[in-house]
Amino acid sequence: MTATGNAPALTVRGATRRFGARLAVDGVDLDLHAGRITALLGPSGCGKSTLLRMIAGLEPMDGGTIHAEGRLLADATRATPPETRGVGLVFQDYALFPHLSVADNVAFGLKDRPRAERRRTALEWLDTVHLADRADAWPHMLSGGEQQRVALVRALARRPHTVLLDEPFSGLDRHLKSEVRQTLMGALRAADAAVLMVTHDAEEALLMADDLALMDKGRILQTGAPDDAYLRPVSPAAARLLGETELLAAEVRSGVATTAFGALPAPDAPDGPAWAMIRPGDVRISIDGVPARVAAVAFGGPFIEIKVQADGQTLRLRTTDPAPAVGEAIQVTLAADRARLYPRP
Ligand SMILES: Nc1ncnc2c1ncn2[C@@H]1O[C@H](COP(=O)(O)OP(=O)(O)OP(=O)(O)O)[C@@H](O)[C@H]1O
Repeated sequence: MTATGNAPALTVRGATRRFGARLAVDGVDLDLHAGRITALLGPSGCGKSTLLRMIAGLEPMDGGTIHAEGRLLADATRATPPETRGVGLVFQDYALFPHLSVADNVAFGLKDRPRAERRRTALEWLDTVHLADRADAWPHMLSGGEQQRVALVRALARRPHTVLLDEPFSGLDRHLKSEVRQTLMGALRAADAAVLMVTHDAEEALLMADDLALMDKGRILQTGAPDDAYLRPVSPAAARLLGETELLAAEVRSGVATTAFGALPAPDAPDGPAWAMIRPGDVRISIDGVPARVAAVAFGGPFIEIKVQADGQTLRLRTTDPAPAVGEAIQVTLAADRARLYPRP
């Protein structure tokens, strides 16, 4: 069962924040649910951190409201202090206290409990991220991935209803990322908190999120399940946030969109100009496709990227097949079920 039918743990409505003339966050609505990870994905400067800071209580609101568990946390005139919001924030740079041991870092937020219980609780939390044996180490003795795990359980130990993670894996190298990601997700699921994770990494967002929120220029473009957002983006801008895209000029007539690289079914599109969006991995080299000429070939590791031209237009495709030569005549087919059409003004 998913929690989507239940009341959200935290609700943001119309959140707005201005810096001078710049609208950094522009009327954002967002629901976070207990036990679910929401990824907030957007390019650098789109307002992700500002929104996170508003939810945490580190940034005032110029408009809108934030509610959690039935109480108002903030609006344009009132703001509950960060420490009484029940919201945990894990910073990009971990921000562990350097003069406290690992266990004391985790126990820091449990000041109201007896000393022995604080220690026991800290060890239990450290165990969930496989670090109980490092309890008495100093933060600087830990690797980046280990520090990140400590920072997470330090936040979770206070039992917040909502946990905010700001680019939690940005400081880690590639091979560590997937390992730390697995461990973090295990601990987050065990905590049953509502989680909002800020990232500009589409793959990370798709892999980790139960719910996805796509943000650009201070606004939420789309929310929903990761596969739905990937397969049915609401606009070319939303599509681009989730991976490489190609936009082809198309002409729609009687339910068929014609492009330089083939026709696509367009049962719901009005007649006239349109954009056809397709991802490079959804274009195939075929024997019965549209004739095209190879303009460039690049080695991309797991795939080869090929630029093809037809009718004066260029299209990138990605294949794992042997690469054709530059200048060669080939045929290509668009995966019609993966293409999307958008109005072209
Ligand atoms: N304290 C501030 N004063 C003035 N402008 C600010 C301030 N904080 C953020 N901004 C501006 O608001 C916009 C949104 O910034 P924000 O840090 O929220 O973006 P972001 O999506 O988190 O970016 P990144 O992924 O690079 O961290 C940016 O244009 C930024 O320059």
